[in-house]
Amino acid sequence: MNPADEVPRTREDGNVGQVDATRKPRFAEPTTFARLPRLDEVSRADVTILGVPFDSGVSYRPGARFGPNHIRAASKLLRPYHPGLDVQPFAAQQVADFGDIGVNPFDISDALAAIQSAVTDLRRDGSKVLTLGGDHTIALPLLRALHRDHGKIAVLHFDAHLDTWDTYFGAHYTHGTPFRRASEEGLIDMERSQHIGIRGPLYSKKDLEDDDVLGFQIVRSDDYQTDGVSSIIDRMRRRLGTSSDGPVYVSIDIDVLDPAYAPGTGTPEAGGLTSRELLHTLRGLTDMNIIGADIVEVAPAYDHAEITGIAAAHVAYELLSVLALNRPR
Ligand SMILES: N=C(N)NCCCC(=O)O
Ligand SMILES: [Zn+2]
Ligand SMILES: [Zn+2]
Repeated sequence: MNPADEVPRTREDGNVGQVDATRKPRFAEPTTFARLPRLDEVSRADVTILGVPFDSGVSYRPGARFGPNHIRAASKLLRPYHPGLDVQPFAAQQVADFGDIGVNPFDISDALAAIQSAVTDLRRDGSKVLTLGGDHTIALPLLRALHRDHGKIAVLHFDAHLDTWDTYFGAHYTHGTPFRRASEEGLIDMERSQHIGIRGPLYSKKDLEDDDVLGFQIVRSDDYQTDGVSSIIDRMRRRLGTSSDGPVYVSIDIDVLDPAYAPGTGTPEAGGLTSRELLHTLRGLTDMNIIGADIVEVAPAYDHAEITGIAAAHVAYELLSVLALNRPR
């Protein structure tokens, strides 16, 4: 018997959903994101969850290589219906978990090439990919893969950090540099890209000048305090436009959240967003052509009570919900 047939799953509109938590307890294995099927248990997927356990690009605390499984473990309580957006993200589309790709922890260029090729393969049948990192270095090969099919991409980047720095110890590929490389390589739409949640000390004022030249607009974490969430959603939507304006990639560094809401990360900065602010902002992404997304920098060794893992799992749920709503009807 196929092991997939032994578990009670919800099935709606031809899509295989979660293991039914009212018939098999949540704490029973196996662990996939939100107890969804593995990719090899379904014939195709509209959205594939991909784990990238890579953290060889970090500048401070290591450990984001353990992020994917931590997020999966913290995602077991997600339920099928999103009342805020009135959508069932796992019924409206087939979501499946590929598991993790194994990438070289000792050779960053080799790892980046492997990530790009894995994502290219997974997208071949038209599936979108939601990547669980891993450190922020991985955004570069993900954007390289998407640019081949879509051309220039608006990057919506949630982070405490700009990640448009140039080099560390002479290294070009690190978690502080992916968006400078992406801009230099012509991957991003410089009129429609934006950082949200920026805060904390920089190396110099020039970091901001460079960032502007590289094509990013900045929404600061402080703006949540002074302007409020709705005004930030307005700014975000004005910058990104709607689906006819072009593709959008969403990259979410969990350290955009305040360390109170995401202690389990490698380069924490005080004064960040609440998880409520982040989840609410993501609900503003309806009517956009989101071609892919990542959630990075979850480092479980510094987490407590799954705080960071739960936040990341809910961030993924919001993204899957807006992807479901944005499907052509
Ligand atoms: N992408 C993340 N999380 N952090 C970048 C920090 C780079 C630095 O150490 O200055
Ligand atoms: Zn960051
Ligand atoms: Zn980052």
